[in-house]
Amino acid sequence: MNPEHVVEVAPIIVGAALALIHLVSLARYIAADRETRASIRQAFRIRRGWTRLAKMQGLSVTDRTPTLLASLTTKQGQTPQPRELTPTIKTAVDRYGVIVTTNTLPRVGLDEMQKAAPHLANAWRCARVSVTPLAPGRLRIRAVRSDPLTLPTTLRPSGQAPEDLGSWDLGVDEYAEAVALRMANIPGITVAGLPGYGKTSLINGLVCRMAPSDAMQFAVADGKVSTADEGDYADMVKRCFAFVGDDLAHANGLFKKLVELRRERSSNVRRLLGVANMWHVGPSAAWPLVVLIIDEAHTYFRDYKGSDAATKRLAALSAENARLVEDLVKKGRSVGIVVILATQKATGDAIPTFIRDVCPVGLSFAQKTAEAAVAALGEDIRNWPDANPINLQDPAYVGVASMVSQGRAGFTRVRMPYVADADAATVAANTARLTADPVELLSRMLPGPPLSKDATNVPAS
Ligand SMILES: Nc1ncnc2c1ncn2[C@@H]1O[C@H](COP(=O)(O)OP(=O)(O)OP(=O)(O)O)[C@@H](O)[C@H]1O
Repeated sequence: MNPEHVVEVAPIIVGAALALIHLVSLARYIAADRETRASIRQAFRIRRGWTRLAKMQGLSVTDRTPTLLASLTTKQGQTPQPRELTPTIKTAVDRYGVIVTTNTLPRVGLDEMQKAAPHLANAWRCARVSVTPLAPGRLRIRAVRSDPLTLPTTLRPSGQAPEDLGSWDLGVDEYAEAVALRMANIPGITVAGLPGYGKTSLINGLVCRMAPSDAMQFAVADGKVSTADEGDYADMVKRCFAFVGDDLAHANGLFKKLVELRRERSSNVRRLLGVANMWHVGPSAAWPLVVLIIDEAHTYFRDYKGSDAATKRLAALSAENARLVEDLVKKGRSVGIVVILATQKATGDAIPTFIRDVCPVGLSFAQKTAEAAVAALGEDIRNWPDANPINLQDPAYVGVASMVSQGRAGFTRVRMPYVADADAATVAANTARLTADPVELLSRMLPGPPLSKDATNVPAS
C-alpha cells in the first residue's frame, strides 16, 4: 500500500470505527432500563458542558509558562498565549445517576471540588453531588438525580452462599453507594425504630442472604409471639437451631445454653482452631458463626416491680437474662457469636445500657424523639442533623435506617431492599437441611462425653 492509498482509506477506517463505537453505544442505550437511559443522557450533557461549567465554578487554573511546542510554534515577536486548564473527566452511569472521575490540578483539589458540589448539583439538576478522593491526584464525583433513600428496592435472594461471611450487604446510601455491615469481630448490633419501619424485615433479609451457608447458624428469641408458628419468623424458623417466644423461662434456657457454648468455645478455640480468635480462620460448618436474634428485646429485660412470688420470679429471670446476654456480647466476639437486639426504643429500660453500650454497631429506623435517637445511636447523632432518624418519620422512609459509619466519622443513611415473605420462606425451606445445633457440632470436635444441652423450644423440622 503506497502513501496515497493510506490517505485514501484512512478516513474510511476511522469513520467505520466511529460508526461501530456509536452503534455499540446505541445498543447499550436501547438495552438499558428507563432510569439508566436518563443517566446516559445526563452523562452526555455533563461531558458536553464540563469545560465551560468548570471555568465558571473556578475549577480551572491559568498556566502562563509556555509549553515547548508553543515556544517553537509562536511567531517571532509574539508571546505564547497562557493556557486555561480544567480537570479532565470520564463518566460512568447507573440507574441512580452519573459517576464522574477526574484529575486534580494545582489549586483545584478535593476541597475546591467539595465546595463546588452544591453548584454542580444545580447545574446537573441532581438531588445530591458528593466528591471523594479516589487515588492521589484523582477524585470521584457522585451525582444522583433522585434521592436513592426514597426509592424502594427489592431483593430476590440468589440462594447462593455469600463469599465473605464477615461482611453483610445492607443496601445503598444517599449516594446510591453500596453499604456493607462489617460482621467480623462484631459482638453485638442494636436495631431500633418505630413500629412498621422495617426492623424485622432487615433481620429477615440478612438471615435470607446468609442462610445458604453452612457456616451460619441462627437462634431467635421473638418477644412478640408465644410459639414458633406465629409472627414474623414463622417462615424462617426451619433455618434456626432454636426458637423461643415471649416466655422468659424459655428465653433463659436458650441464653444459658449459648453462654455455655461461649464458655466451651472460649476454652477450646486455641486447641481446635489453632488461633485465639475464630475470625482469623473464619466461620466453618464445624465452627459456624452463631447469630442470636433477640426481637422485641424489651420483653426479656423488663424491670418487673412487685412483691408477689410470680412477679419476683419474673424479675429474677429478667435480671438473669440481662446478665447472660451481657456475657455473650462482651465475650462472644472472638469465638464467633454475635447478638442482634431489636426493639422500638433503645432506651435503658428496653435494652440495659451495660449491653447496649458494648454493641459497636447501632442502626435506627425512624424515631419520634431526639432522646430516642440518642439512645439508639449515641450522643454524636446530635452533631449530624441530616442523618438523625427523627427525620425519617415519613412513609417514604420505611426501610431506611441511620447507622454509625464503620471506619469513618459520622453516620450513614441506608435504604435496605425489601425481601418478600414468600422469597424468605423459599430460602428457609431450601436451606433447612443446613440447620445444625452448634453445641452438638462442638461436641463432635471434642473428645469425651457430649456437652449438656439445655432444653429449648427447638422447632420441629
Ligand atoms: N426495606 C423495605 N422496603 C420497603 N418496604 C418495607 C421494607 N421493610 C419493611 N417494609 C414494609 O414495612 C412493613 C413493616 O416492616 P417490619 O415488620 O419489618 O417493621 P418493624 O419495624 O419490625 O415493626 P414492628 O416493630 O411492629 O415489628 C413490612 O410489612 C413491609 O410492607
